[in-house]
Amino acid sequence: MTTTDVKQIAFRDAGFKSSVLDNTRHLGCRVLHSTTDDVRIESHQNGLALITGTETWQFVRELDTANIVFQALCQDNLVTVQLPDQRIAYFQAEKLTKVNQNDLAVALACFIEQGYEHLDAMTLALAWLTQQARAAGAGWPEDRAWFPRTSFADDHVIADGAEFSSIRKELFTLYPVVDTVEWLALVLEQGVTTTQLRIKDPNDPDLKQKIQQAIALGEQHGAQVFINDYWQLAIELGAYGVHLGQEDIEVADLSAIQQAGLRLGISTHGYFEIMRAFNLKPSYIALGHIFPTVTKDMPSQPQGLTRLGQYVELINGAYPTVAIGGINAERLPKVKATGVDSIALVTAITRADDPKAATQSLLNAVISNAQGEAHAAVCE
Ligand SMILES: Cc1ncc(COP(=O)(O)OP(=O)(O)O)c(N)n1
Ligand SMILES: Cc1ncsc1CCOP(=O)(O)O
Ligand SMILES: [Mg+2]
Repeated sequence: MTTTDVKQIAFRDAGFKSSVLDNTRHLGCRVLHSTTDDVRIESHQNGLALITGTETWQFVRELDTANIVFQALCQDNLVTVQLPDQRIAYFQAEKLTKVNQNDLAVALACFIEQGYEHLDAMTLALAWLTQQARAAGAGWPEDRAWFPRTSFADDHVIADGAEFSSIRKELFTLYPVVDTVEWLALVLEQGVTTTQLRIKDPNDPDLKQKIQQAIALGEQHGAQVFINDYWQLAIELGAYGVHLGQEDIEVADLSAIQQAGLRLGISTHGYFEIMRAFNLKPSYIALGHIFPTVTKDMPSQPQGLTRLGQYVELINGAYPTVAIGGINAERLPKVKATGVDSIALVTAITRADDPKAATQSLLNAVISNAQGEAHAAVCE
């Protein structure tokens, strides 16, 4: 890291104390007393405030529903965050007895300065503080043991001890996501063992019939066919599994999906959502979008390979993982090298000059890569 990479954060209050100030260098940040920097921590009427380039965070004693900045309320080891859109997020730092507000403001500032989205920065900040409190160093937090449990208020809770049925990991290699039964048949005929039917028009008059055909094709080929979004039809028609995104899990009856024995894959886009997905004990976790994609409008930024590697490390085999977004033949080896289990893609197949040949070659690349890794591990 060169000195120009080091981010500077100021605290305005000369009496400000935090036990982690010396350790922020491990995060590429300097937090020091200054009155000039744009990104700063300052004492506020109601407590501390963190002013970043774009947002203000207030560390409050009571949440104010009329306030539209980020608010954080620390109570023992629970941090409750009220977002500008009034949603409430919880962060339970189970391995801390008490969250120190000043330390949290410093850590949060550092992770925001490193470009993390606010809820991800809060998740990382608490992991970093917990790691230090447990004398496990001040480096980048990687071990899930130090991470907080995260959730939104009103999140669906599945019954104690319940979990979603598992998938066959050896079949979770290349994961084409397609929007017609014809495409589904094509990829299955090329030997694909996990795939998804993703029809985005809920008013498609043949929706039910198409889902039924997709399920039947999956059974014929002994493949794991996931149905995107339409969880009621998937239950009714006995699908192998369902794929749901972050907004979908807020409205779906997850207990009904779990009790019907369907597998559940969940989309995630960062640390907060990954830890949130753990609450549901899903069948796999999707990580995206890795590169820019033309297939779907994404509200978040592409995650890139470094973050993908960090997420795979965090999940550490607890659930199968799949990377999605902008992956093609050229990028595939680097994506696989992060240790992610499966590669999901759309246009690398559906916009290929020869989709059958493209599927074959992507399958070979994923499988030979997996064998290469196994070989490397044996030879070490
Ligand atoms: C494997 C896989 N990963 C992510 C998605 C995206 O799901 P979601 O966020 O719900 O968006 P839509 O696909 O419903 O537009 C996916 N379908 N599959
Ligand atoms: C459905 C979805 N979810 C996140 S990225 C994406 C689309 C991926 O398509 P492509 O492989 O063409 O980038
Ligand atoms: Mg969806």
